[in-house]
Amino acid sequence: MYKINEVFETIQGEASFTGTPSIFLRLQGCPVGCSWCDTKQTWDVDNVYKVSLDETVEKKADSDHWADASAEQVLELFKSRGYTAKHVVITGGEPCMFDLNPVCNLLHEQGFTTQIETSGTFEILAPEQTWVTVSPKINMRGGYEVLTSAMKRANEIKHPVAMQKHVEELEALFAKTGVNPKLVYLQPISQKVSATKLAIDTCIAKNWRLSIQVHKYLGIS
Ligand SMILES: C[S@@+](CC[C@H](N)C(=O)[O-])C[C@H]1O[C@@H](n2cnc3c(N)ncnc32)[C@H](O)[C@@H]1O
Ligand SMILES: Nc1nc2[nH]cc(C(=O)O)c2c(=O)[nH]1
Ligand code: SF4
Ligand SMILES: [Mg+2]
Repeated sequence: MYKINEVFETIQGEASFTGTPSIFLRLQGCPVGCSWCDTKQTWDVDNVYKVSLDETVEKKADSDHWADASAEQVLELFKSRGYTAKHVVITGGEPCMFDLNPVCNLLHEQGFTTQIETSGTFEILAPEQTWVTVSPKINMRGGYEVLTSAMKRANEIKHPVAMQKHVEELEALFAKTGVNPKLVYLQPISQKVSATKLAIDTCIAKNWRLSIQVHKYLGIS
């Protein structure tokens, strides 16, 4: 069973798939604790806040309410809601706290493509075809070995930045792991003007890419 915080259909607003119609599956639970995290409502799993799967779709605002669902129930939900997007983004919270093979395999059989957004602090359990976005949480839970294998598995790296030290930490991580990713995105933290300037200047200097959170500028989910 997966713990589902919310399900919604929108446009992917970050990194390589920006602009792609997507169904978002946000899973509940994350122990990493990034100070600037924009989804803190997903951190705790409190049984008092367990609701029905339909309620997770009908949410009007962010909340820490969540529902249990199997891979089959997730697929049924997509069908019953009449979603038309064929790309599914599994995020959180930290989705890699769960074995994502069952849900990704089922979705692939049904003609969907899948993508995971992960911090690289848990082992990634997902099929080969799944696009993996690693937003490496350096010096956080999980340790060096887990983070290194996540970096190797990643199809793209997406690193939130606000200060020069965040750029330096990322470069140190590449050097330490020996991973030289083809796609590196910098994502300004919380649309701050100074963070955006830092990200633009660094992307130009290093030939990396800029990921702004398009959905936040548009005021959509
Ligand atoms: C909320 S996280 C959930 C998935 C997973 N826990 C992770 O960190 O990748 C989704 C993405 O949003 C990024 N993010 C979170 N808060 C942000 C913020 N305030 N500004 C920019 N990016 C943020 C994360 O680094 C990650 O790339
Ligand atoms: N539109 C949209 N794109 C996103 N890309 C990553 C998101 C996330 O919260 O993981 C996100 C999100 O919450 N909304
Ligand atoms: S790992 Fe992801 S969900 Fe967890 S606190 Fe950090 S940004 Fe938020
Ligand atoms: Mg988000």
